[in-house]
Amino acid sequence: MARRLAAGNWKMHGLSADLAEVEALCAAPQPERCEVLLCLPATLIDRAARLSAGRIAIGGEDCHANPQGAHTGDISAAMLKDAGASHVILGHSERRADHGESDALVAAKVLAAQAAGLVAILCVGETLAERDAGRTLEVVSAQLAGSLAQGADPANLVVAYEPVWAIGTGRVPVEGDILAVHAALRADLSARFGAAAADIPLLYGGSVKPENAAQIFALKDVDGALVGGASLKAADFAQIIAALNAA
Ligand SMILES: O=C[C@H](O)COP(=O)(O)O
Repeated sequence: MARRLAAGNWKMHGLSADLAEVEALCAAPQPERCEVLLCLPATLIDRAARLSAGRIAIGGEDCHANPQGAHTGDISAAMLKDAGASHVILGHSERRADHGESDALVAAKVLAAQAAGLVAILCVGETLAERDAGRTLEVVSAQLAGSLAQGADPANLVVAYEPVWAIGTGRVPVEGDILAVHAALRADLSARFGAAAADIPLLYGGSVKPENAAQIFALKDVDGALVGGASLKAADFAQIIAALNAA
């Protein structure tokens, strides 16, 4: 069975003062049945990792596909690792949309992250138009296949299903839709990785809040969440962590 993971994604939020939220989360009693991760802007990773001292995991939000080089403004997986990150989000729909990231680029980033010793959190998810056209499973399966190159390591992989239309909108798919997508992802991963697929955590992301977390975590093949807005405040995120721990 896959380990459970409550992952926060601060996106482009967070100044030094907001490290107080990391501190608060670290000071709270840690859950026994799930792992806690905060993926933060690169500027906060080193300080957050020192503050955490291993009580929670700290991650990055993206990395370059190359190990180093002339890529002004980019950050490598090794740099994230060096700063104290253990995970990195890759292929988030906001990266795919804002920066035109293709599946092939995301696949290269997954390999780069894993080569540097990071766990890659690979995001997939359909747009509203794709959903309305009944193409959700086709789109998500194609993204997954295209974003995993030969050599991708299932032991250092997390997959997050994030319907684009549910991100930051307060809209959440009905339970049957989440179940269907997670079952399809698990089947695709099994076809690719065999028995090792059972241990790959499958996260749901998109408007997860303290109010709906328990309902989502009760679903089969939902091993946790990738949480945006509700991870910014320790008090909110702690409620989501508690719901996962109790699921
Ligand atoms: O990575 C997190 C997702 O984009 C979800 O964001 P949200 O919880 O603010 O909807």
